[in-house]
Amino acid sequence: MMAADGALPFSVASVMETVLQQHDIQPRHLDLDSRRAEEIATRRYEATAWMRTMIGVVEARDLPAQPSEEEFRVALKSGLILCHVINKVDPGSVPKVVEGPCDPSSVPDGAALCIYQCFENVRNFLVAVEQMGLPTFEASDLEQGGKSFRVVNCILALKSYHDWKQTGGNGTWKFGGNLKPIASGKNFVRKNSDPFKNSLSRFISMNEASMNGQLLETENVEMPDSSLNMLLRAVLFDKKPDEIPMLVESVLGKVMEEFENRIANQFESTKETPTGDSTLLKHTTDEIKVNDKKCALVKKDENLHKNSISNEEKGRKHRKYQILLDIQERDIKALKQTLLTTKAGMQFMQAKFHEEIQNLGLHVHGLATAASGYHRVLEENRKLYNQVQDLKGNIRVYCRVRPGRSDFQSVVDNIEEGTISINSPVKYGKGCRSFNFNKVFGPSATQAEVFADTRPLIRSVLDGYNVCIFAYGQTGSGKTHTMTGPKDLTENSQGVNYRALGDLFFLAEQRKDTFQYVVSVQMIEIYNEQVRDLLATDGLNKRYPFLLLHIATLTSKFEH
Ligand SMILES: Nc1ncnc2c1ncn2[C@@H]1O[C@H](COP(=O)(O)OP(=O)(O)OP(=O)(O)O)[C@@H](O)[C@H]1O
Repeated sequence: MMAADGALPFSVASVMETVLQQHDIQPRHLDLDSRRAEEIATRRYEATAWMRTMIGVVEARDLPAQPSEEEFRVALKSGLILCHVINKVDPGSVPKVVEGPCDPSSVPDGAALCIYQCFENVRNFLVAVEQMGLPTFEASDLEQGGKSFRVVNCILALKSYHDWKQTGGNGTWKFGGNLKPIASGKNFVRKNSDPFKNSLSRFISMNEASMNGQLLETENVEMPDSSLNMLLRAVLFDKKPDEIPMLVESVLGKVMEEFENRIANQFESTKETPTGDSTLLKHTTDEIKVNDKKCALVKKDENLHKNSISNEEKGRKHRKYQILLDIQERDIKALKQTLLTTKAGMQFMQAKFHEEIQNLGLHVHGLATAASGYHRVLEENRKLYNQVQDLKGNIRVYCRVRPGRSDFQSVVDNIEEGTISINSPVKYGKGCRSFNFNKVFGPSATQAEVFADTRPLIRSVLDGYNVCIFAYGQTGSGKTHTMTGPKDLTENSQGVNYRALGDLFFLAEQRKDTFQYVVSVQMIEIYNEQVRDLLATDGLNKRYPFLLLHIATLTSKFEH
């Protein structure tokens, strides 16, 4: 049968028992509970015997040859026996065994045991066991109510390891490699079990020599193969000889069917693994767990390494950001200080500017007042000036006597301020006649003296008055000489026209900030009742009417 090869995680007996239960075939005269207890005790005695052999009865004095479960637990609770045993199997596995003064046998329930001793020794033992790849147990399993069968399993696994070493230790010893794991079928699922940790004990079985069976659970004990004969005998005990063949055939058929179901379930549960072939069934869950733990430790180390690198990186970034933050805070403080200084400066400048604006306003107001006064005075002056000109007469007539020729006798008898006396020729009756003018200039009068009485009228032109100055006299009397000057013109010989225009532009320049004048000049000649433009360069425009008229706001006409 397949179960016989030991590679399956369940035994023939367990299948048998399941079939009997399902079909309500109860073996008679068989006390399963007592049988199970007997099996547990047998295994405990086996583990105890082996430990006593390993360390000697003296050192194992606290451990009776056939201890009860309680005696077994109390004897091992200090961890001393366990540590000594494992050091015998593999010297140095527990480098330091805490030898306590406590005597567990003298203290009920081990209450007086040194907690430190218990903790250290048991922990060190479990670490060493785990490193060997053996099934472990919980420290609490050594407490009252703990699962001591797991302790037994662990010790028997250690015994198996020791036996393997004793036989030469060929190859690599793997826990479970020569064991029969327990099926994970319905009957073996532990209530409230830890799917990872407790699965160790679920699949643990003892070596073939010591156990020839499977792990015993307190809640659901699997039948060992050694009990198969007992089971069959119990079933067939009260059967008649002619019933036995049919019953055996029926039971075997059911067993085969159950067997196939369990194999199918097992295959289903393992085929999800990458190498889900039948060879995987030979690996125990303990092995997988150890590997998983190692992988977990490696990953943990990698994560720790990554975390440490990440923390260093974070630290560097944090310091960098802190430095930048400090710099920015300093800059912000400096900017705030600058802002305050600038603000204060701006306020000072604003106050100063406001003050200066006020002063300037006062000055402007003063200037405006002064200008207003100046203009009022100027206007008054202008009015008074022109009133004087009016009082002098709107029409003024001056007389100028040309120097006489040496070959002619002058008719001028006498010249006074405004009167000239002329000797009348004989043909008009001898006598002397006087003529009155605004002023009479004698033959020695200069051009400047003649212009002096005319100059005030030039200013009146710029004040808006119309002024006309013209010369009248017979041919050769000196009109051109008086108005323009001689042919060889000098500054002193300039006549009224030049001097009047000179004064006109001089006064306009003086008043340019106040007034803007536009000056145009037109010079015409009226001769033999013909009007001619003397400034025209084109002969066609010389005669009146002119094609081009010059418009002037202020006009001064000079004619002779
Ligand atoms: N006051 C003066 N002093 C010296 N020379 C003068 C004076 N007045 C006139 N003359 C001279 O007398 C001459 C005639 O004068 P002018 O040409 O000015 O007269 P006129 O009145 O303009 O003559 P016409 O009407 O023919 O043009 C000129 O040679 C001029 O230089």
